[in-house]
Amino acid sequence: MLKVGLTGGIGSGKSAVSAALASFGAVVIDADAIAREVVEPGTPGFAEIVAEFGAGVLTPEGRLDRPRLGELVFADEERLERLNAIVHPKVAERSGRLMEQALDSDAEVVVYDVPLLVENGLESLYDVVVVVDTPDETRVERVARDRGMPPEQIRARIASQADRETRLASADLVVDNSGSREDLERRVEELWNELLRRAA
Ligand SMILES: CC(C)(COP(=O)(O)OP(=O)(O)OC[C@H]1O[C@@H](n2cnc3c(N)ncnc32)[C@H](O)[C@@H]1O)[C@@H](O)C(=O)NCCC(=O)NCCS
Ligand SMILES: Nc1ncnc2c1ncn2[C@@H]1O[C@H](COP(=O)(O)OP(=O)(O)OP(=O)(O)O)[C@@H](O)[C@H]1O
Repeated sequence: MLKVGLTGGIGSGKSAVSAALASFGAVVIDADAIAREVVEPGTPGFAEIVAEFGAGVLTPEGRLDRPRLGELVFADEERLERLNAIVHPKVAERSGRLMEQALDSDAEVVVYDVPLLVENGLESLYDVVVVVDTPDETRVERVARDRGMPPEQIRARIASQADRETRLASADLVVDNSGSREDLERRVEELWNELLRRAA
């Protein structure tokens, strides 16, 4: 079993890469999805966030207002650190358990899709670190177009993450996603073949 850490900044194309790897047979663990689960209403994570940031970060339905919380934390490093201190240990715990389960399965490749692998110094947990590399402005355009997030907020998230050189310095393999979706499909196929070689 090959343990792969898949990372890249906001909008780099990690989800697109991990979906393609899953279609080839990889088991994929998604850190962003886990980070949402551990703050669902009724969880300790939800209670800790409301205690820390107040009821102003809730929607009228009583869920986390994620765009609002995002605006607050990506404008203020100290707030972001307080949010990370609540959410990251819970994500680490749950993803660790899912990783253990995957190791018990007969999958050849397990992929942990996580935006903050380099920022959180998680490189040594994986046999291979794959970085999805896409120019900053391309990421701003794609996320603004597909998720309707205001460009200045995308730039604020980019600014809070590792820069391109720092992330690439941790890469064992790089997937260039500056081109079309078809280009990406071909590159992920090559990546999968390389991962199978390394798994063998
Ligand atoms: C601030 C929150 C509420 C905004 O929610 P929203 O639905 O708008 O974004 P979502 O969670 O889908 O994240 C989208 C992207 O933003 C970037 N991002 C998210 N959290 C962080 C962070 N703490 N630091 C830097 N970038 C981040 C990542 O590239 C991520 O893929 C949310 O991102 C959050 O709770 N973040 C803290 C937990 C975390 O670090 N999650 C990332 C994986 S562990
Ligand atoms: N080669 C491409 N050409 C055009 N659009 C693309 C390409 N690759 C990905 N996209 C689109 O760009 C957006 C960002 O890609 P994706 O969601 O896979 O990134 P991500 O790294 O998972 O982002 P995040 O860190 O925000 O979760 C998506 O809307 C996706 O459909």
